[in-house]
Amino acid sequence: MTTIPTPSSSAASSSTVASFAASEPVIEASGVSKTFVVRRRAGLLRRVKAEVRAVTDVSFTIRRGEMVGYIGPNGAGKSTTIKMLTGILVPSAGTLRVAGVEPARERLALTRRIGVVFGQRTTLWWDLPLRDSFSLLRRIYKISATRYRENLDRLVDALDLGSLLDVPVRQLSLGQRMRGDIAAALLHDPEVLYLDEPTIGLDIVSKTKVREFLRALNAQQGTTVLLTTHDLTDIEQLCSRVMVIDKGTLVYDGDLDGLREHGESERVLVVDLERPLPPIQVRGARVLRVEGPRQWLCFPAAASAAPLVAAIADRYPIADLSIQEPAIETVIARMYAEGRAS
Ligand SMILES: Nc1ncnc2c1ncn2[C@@H]1O[C@H](COP(=O)(O)OP(=O)(O)OP(=O)(O)O)[C@@H](O)[C@H]1O
Repeated sequence: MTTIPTPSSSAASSSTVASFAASEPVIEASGVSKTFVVRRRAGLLRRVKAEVRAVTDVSFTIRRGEMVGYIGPNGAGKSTTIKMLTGILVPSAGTLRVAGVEPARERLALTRRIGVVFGQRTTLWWDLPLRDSFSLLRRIYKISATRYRENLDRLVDALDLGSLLDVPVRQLSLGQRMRGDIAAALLHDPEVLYLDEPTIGLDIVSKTKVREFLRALNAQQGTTVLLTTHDLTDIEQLCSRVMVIDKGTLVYDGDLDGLREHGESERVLVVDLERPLPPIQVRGARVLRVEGPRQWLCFPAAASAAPLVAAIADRYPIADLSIQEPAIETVIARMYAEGRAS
């Protein structure tokens, strides 16, 4: 597996988060595996036992205040990992610690320290107004009256829920329900927030609101966030660190720039010449397109642009230059397609 900058140094690229990121590990996974035993049909009546290795030997450390994206193709093992981190599933091998406790063993103690949001289903009571769902959660989590009032006011304000508090959950739109679910997960001030596809199905305005809220939560409260998503804009806008899991194995852990290099993608150098000229010929790059005096050259993402620019400037009359980074979607799609492991 690639180990690019340490988690805390990558998180430090966001200045607000940096003050929290220097602190202690809050999620620790060491050699964690999960194998499911399933019964498969073998002929008309016969069923045989088979093993599904959902997660294999996964290790990582997440420090307090980090916001980490956990991505991978369908069936890669993301939900299984999150379920082990919440204590719903017991690992087949390895050890896990979250906020100082072992999730599967001390599930109740852990519940008070973590918040969980599943984009695909609500944890709210379908027939109750939001206000009543929140108040039930207050009793479940034994939140003191003062703390509850403070947190509710803050969350209602930040998530724009004021006009929705008396609406039954079943009448809320997907975006409104998601904001309600996020508030519900945070009423008890959890140290760690797991978000499983928090922006799935939301329109662009709702996605933006959710992302802005999460960014502020992480920066102001120092809440540690682990986020799984198929929407890479979530990752680009929120996470300074990304972990990629494929076929149950962690194949990358580092920052987004490193991921681009790991994906061996290419960057594009856009050169504006002083006048139209034949395609530029230079070592380490090839011309993709020529349009009047503008030429597009691609070169490996991992390579430095400086020698390339110097070589071109030496032989061609340059008016302007810019570099286009590869779209992260392209990099990830390539990694998934190639099953690129360490
Ligand atoms: N309870 C279960 N019993 C048997 N196999 C399971 C069970 N839960 C998950 N799996 C299998 O484990 C593997 C990992 O599944 P998991 O749900 O963790 O993937 P995922 O990365 O969350 O996928 P998605 O992006 O589609 O949600 C898959 O092959 C899945 O079929």
